[in-house]
Amino acid sequence: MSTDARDHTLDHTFDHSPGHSPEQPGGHVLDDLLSRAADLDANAPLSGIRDRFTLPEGVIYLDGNSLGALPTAVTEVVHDVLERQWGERLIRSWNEADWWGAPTRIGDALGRLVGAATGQIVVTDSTSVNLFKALMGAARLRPGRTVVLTDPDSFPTDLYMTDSAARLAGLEVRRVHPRDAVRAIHEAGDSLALASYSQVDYRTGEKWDLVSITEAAHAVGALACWDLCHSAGAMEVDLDAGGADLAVGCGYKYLNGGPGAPAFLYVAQRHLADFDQPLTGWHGHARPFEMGPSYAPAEGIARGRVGTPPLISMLALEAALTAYDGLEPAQVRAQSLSVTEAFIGALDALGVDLPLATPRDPDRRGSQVSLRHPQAFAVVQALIARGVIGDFREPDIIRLGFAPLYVTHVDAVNAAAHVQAVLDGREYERPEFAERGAVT
Ligand SMILES: Cc1ncc(COP(=O)(O)O)c(C=O)c1O
Ligand SMILES: Nc1c(O)cccc1C(=O)C[C@H](N)C(=O)O
Repeated sequence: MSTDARDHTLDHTFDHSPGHSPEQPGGHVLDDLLSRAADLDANAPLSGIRDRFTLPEGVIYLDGNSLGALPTAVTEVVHDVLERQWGERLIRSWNEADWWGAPTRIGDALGRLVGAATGQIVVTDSTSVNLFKALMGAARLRPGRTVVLTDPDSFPTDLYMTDSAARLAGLEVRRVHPRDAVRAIHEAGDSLALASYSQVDYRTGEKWDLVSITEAAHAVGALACWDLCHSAGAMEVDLDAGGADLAVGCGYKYLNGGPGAPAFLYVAQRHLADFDQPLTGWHGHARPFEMGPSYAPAEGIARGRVGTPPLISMLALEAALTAYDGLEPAQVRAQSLSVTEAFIGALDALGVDLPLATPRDPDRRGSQVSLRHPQAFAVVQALIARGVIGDFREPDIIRLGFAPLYVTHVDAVNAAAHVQAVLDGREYERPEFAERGAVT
């Protein structure tokens, strides 16, 4: 085993070094796994990219699917934004630093990661707000149609927003699991306005086929909208090639834009001229500084804008995207699959016998691995106490995200060993791990 593999091990409570004592289960197995993982890390195309991030010592961070890690470039840029652009240049920065153009400029930069040609993505608002614009915009693009389809297991905000938009637009919401979406689309036929799905399920990490659902929607004259929160930045998305009509996603997960980073909205070029979104704020106006009394939408994707954006967060996201410089989405996906495979393989090799909520088939999973356990919340707390940060999702999910830019194969194997130790030692039974905070 290279010393590198041991350098990345954590925590005095679990000794991963070779020559383990007999009570440490899987010792030699673990040594072999770590040795192979270190080789994979040394030879991976993304080797060294982790150095573009500032990560705390002694932590294996498996929550980048909730809040991404800090890219080193962000610190310097935010400093400049605060001290020079804001502090010294003050309002002149709207022009000098092109603050005004940031939402579409950053949208174009992000487009490279999700297969969108320039001019179709705007970075703005939250995912929830952008989804609302997309839903209402879709209803207006398909007047007279009465049905919207969505996943009953969607992230809650998607359900809430869909219900509200449907009430406003006079649509019936049909909640149909993505595995049955194609059939339901055909059943709805020409009453369908929109199929609205997440590409990757936030709980199970299951990946759904953007192309087949989009094609089925088009076959009945409807549109398809995709929530990319759990796929953007972790895999190829191919919005244009896949024929997506609309998409939304957030900036703070795999894209590492930081807490509260603005989200994004994609509208396919062919719909832009008719895309009539309901939040007609002045930043989306064709001539905002005429300050006229009535609304006229801007040309192109700028019409997705609403009001003044949070510039510090916006420019932090722009800097964060430079962590992808020189990387192709296919390489990012390959690393993601390799690391998640290393984790699943290590669980198997170490004899961890927990049901996987995530498909083993790499074509069917995103960049996370979810395990089921009746005391999942306490298991996650016990892992966090060991320095392995993941999260719990209702009702019984241990959710571990493998952000491909900074989670290594060695991290994955060590994390599996910590899962094994938590379960074997029944650490999740300790009373302190039962206590829940406001954010779980
Ligand atoms: C699939 C999905 N959609 C939407 C959201 C919510 O996004 P926001 O808080 O930006 O509105 C999240 C996570 O927070 C999510 O996982
Ligand atoms: N957006 C979050 C927040 O504002 C607070 C705490 C967590 C989050 C998350 O991102 C949750 C995440 N979307 C999820 O998949 O569970």
